[in-house]
Amino acid sequence: MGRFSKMHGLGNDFVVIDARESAIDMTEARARAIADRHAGIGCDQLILIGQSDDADVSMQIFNADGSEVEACGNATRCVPLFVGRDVLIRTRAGLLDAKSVDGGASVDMGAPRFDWDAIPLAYPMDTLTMNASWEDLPAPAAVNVGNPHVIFFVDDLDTVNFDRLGPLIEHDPLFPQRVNVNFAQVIGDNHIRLVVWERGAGLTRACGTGACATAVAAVRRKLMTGPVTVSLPGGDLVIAWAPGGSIRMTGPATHVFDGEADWSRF
Ligand SMILES: N[C@@H](CCC[C@H](N)C(=O)O)C(=O)O
Repeated sequence: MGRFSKMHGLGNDFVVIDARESAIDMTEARARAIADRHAGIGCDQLILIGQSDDADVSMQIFNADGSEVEACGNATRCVPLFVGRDVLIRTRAGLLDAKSVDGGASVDMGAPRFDWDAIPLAYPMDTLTMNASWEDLPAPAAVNVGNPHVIFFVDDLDTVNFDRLGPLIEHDPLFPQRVNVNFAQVIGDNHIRLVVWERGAGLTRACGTGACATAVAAVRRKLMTGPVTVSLPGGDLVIAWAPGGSIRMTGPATHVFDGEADWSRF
């Protein structure tokens, strides 16, 4: 039997497993089975906390479809709560410094990348105003914040068909590693409303890296200067970034319950 914690950041929910003492052999199929909301435990992402040579802990991230990915902003805020103290976390996207704040955490998410091959895109293109279009969406921006994001600034979010456009764009050959699809509307000074179709998970109530990428794109496009409040279906995040610097993300983290499961059944 193995123990796990159910946690979430703004309703983006996680099964978090402590693999520091006893390692668990996580495969794509096993991660997908655990994440299954009908036949498994259910989550948007499965998080494995392990030992690290150069940080307090390591964090591995698996999407609900079983794919292992580089970054997850909302899960990163849950790690200090899970471990019980401020932590330096080794991820595939680099070292992340996560500190507890009242009700959540504040994380240095590192510096964003904008080169076409760092997103990555399939061929060279300006990533601030991309030469690409899908139906009547405006030209998007692309930002890599450890994982790949494309951002559409639309006039009215309520007119967007997320369920149709999200998977269409996620799987477009322009994005060889697929992509997280962000639909954003500027609703005030330094204030954005955001809905994210996540790569490997679909529509979620919140995406921390999506909020980071969108705030960065808004500052790059000179739509605002920040700090930016990003209002997602699950609640608000505050993202601070200035050109040349790293991104600071601050927001809630919640522990829901602890459980036990027999991993050999998955
Ligand atoms: N929910 C996460 C992002 C999880 C990974 C993403 N779906 C990807 O495939 O890159 C967040 O809060 O950032």
